[in-house]
Amino acid sequence: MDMLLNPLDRRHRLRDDIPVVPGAFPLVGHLPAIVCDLPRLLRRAERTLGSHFWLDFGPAGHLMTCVDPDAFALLRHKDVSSALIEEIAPELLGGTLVAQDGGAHRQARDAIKAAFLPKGLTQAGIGNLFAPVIQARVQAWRDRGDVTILRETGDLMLKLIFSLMGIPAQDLPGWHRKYRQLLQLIVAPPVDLPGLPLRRGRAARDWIDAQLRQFVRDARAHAARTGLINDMVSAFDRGDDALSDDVLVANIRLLLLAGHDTTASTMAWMVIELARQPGLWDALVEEAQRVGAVPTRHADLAQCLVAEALFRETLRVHPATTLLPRRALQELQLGQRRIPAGTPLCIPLLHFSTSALLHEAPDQFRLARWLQRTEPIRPVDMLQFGTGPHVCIGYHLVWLEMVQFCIALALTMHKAGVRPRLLSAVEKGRRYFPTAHPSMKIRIGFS
Ligand code: HEM
Repeated sequence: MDMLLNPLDRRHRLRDDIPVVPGAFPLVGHLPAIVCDLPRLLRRAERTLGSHFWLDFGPAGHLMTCVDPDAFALLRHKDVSSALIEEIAPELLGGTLVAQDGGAHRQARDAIKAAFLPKGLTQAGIGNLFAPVIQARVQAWRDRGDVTILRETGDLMLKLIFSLMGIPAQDLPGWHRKYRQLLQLIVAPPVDLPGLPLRRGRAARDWIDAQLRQFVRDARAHAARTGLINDMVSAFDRGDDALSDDVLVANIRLLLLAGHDTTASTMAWMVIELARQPGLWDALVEEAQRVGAVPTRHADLAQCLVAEALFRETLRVHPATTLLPRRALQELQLGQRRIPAGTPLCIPLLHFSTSALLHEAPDQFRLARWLQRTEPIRPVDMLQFGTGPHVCIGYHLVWLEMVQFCIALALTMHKAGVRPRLLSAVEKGRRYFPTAHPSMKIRIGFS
């Protein structure tokens, strides 16, 4: 099938001397191809136009996209701002730390980050909190015999992130639905009519915010309770410039969003890869049997090298965050070009994650590239989590929950004499933006 590009738009145009990718539709630009076929779109643009080109993100406007690996270093550049994220998705990410720079960003990040480091996670006993929830879920899959994998991992991840935050886990499918609608705000055409994504996305956000406001009120009323919301509320209230409840609610909404969709997608891809590559499953089962139980502390993760390699390679081949927007505040040198101050930029993590310049045989799923390495993990090896001041806060948490999940899955299924099997086609229905995920319809059997 050819890409979802507009055959009527064949003009060769330049902006700031940089080519615009042909094939944009009115209103939605290249979004249909970005959402459904991003890797091919980037490769085709690089082949035909070179390393720098403009993509049209519809309502979010044009972003100058650079596939030269130098673009990754922009994430650490002092003259590059994240405020464009708020311009693109004001209703979803406005007032959140991911869209802030400098002091405001540091203040909000400092209130949260310690809880997500290995020490904070261990002190809070997060591994012990998660292990039984994960085990119960994979046991239910074993009993059912087959599952729609992304729906299941989405549900499980919500449950985990809610328990981490100290939020009672009621109506998880309802929250899951609201979050999917909320994400649509990033790509929604600017038409506010009943039933359309913009109206649905706004309603979902208002619903979520009303619930979160109540949790914040509860946290203040019962200060002795545990959970990250309580820690955040006290950290925010303690700060020199107390931040408003709007900022607090927006950041909790960000954490729930960031900690749910990306991890659900990665976990679903892990199961899909285990189902379609029997050798991977055998290696994982061998490790799980040797380890004998689901690890609960960060220190135990060193015993689970196959599970860790599986997590890293799954994310490399299927990065959940594919593109990062930024704005150049000053004129910049990027690869062979000067980029004018003010240029909106798109940094294609997906392209670097699977680039032959950074990885040998990048299209092959190889655990060996992690198992046989002797040097420590560098920023470029975990580029799926970004780098610089905004590098993902959840990295250590994801590592813990992915390894716990792999070991629990292998122990449970192996004991029952079954293994994961793919029951659907994988290529159809996968999405790459706003976050990437496999098709919602993929089914996995355990037999
Ligand atoms: C596989 C899972 C995940 C992936 C691939 C991922 C990816 C990313 C990336 C690429 C960024 C950088 C954004 C930027 O520079 O603009 C980021 C930031 C962030 N992530 Fe994650 N993430 C994951 C899971 C999590 C989890 C579990 C949490 C927390 C519960 C989390 C919380 C955050 C937060 C709060 C930020 C913003 C940090 C800042 O702006 O300072 N993420 N993530």
